[in-house]
Amino acid sequence: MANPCDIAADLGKYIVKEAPPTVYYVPNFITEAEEEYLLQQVYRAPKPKWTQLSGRRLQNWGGLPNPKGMLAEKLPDWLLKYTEKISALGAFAGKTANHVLVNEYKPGEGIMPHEDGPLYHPTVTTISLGSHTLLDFYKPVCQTQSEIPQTEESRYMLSLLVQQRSLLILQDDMYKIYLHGIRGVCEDILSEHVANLSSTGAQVGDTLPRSTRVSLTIRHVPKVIRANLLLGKK
Ligand SMILES: O=C(O)CCC(=O)C(=O)O
Ligand SMILES: [Fe+2]
Repeated sequence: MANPCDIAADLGKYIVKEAPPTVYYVPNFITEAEEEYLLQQVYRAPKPKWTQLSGRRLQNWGGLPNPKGMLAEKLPDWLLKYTEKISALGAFAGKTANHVLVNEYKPGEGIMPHEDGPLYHPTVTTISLGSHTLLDFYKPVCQTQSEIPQTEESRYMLSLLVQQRSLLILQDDMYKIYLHGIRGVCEDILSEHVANLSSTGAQVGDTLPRSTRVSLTIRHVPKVIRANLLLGKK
């Protein structure tokens, strides 16, 4: 089993110091050939595997997480290679990722600010394919006596530029406290609030047009039900 301290040893140089704990950003985590292969596998899935939501569509692999426990399904080999590689870095404190969400965003699409919640081990790892995006982080709504309503704008904290082929790992406060979302825009204009800018090669003021982005959101669901338990077998 991987030592939980391994993550520091393996990933320490990728930590984003400009953000609250903890963000690791690894540019070019996969090659162009691997990116091409993963996109091919995603688009090879049968049509019913896709769920259309407002502003994006998704594929769920590994089972449906729920409070009673996920009825775990084996991940396909093309995903296992990457879930195992990321788990070996120590991202899940010695556990192995068992769940992958594939999200597809066309230019102009995004995802509302949200928390990933308690069904997952509090680490989310994301491989991006096909396009960059800008992931925005927000402070939670706080209960104050103040009459002033808190807007999305006033709660905005920082952004991360997530380039194609990169690996992003969020843990600790960046998982548990802050919300994340993606604005539904067709291009991103980089501001001084992009916390990982120095590891991207991009600069403040750059305008980056979006193309279709496919993200692999790789997590560990601790509470699983084995199928043979359901059948009453040992
Ligand atoms: O596409 C992404 O990078 C974010 C996806 C996300 O936040 C989620 O699936 O919970
Ligand atoms: Fe999320």
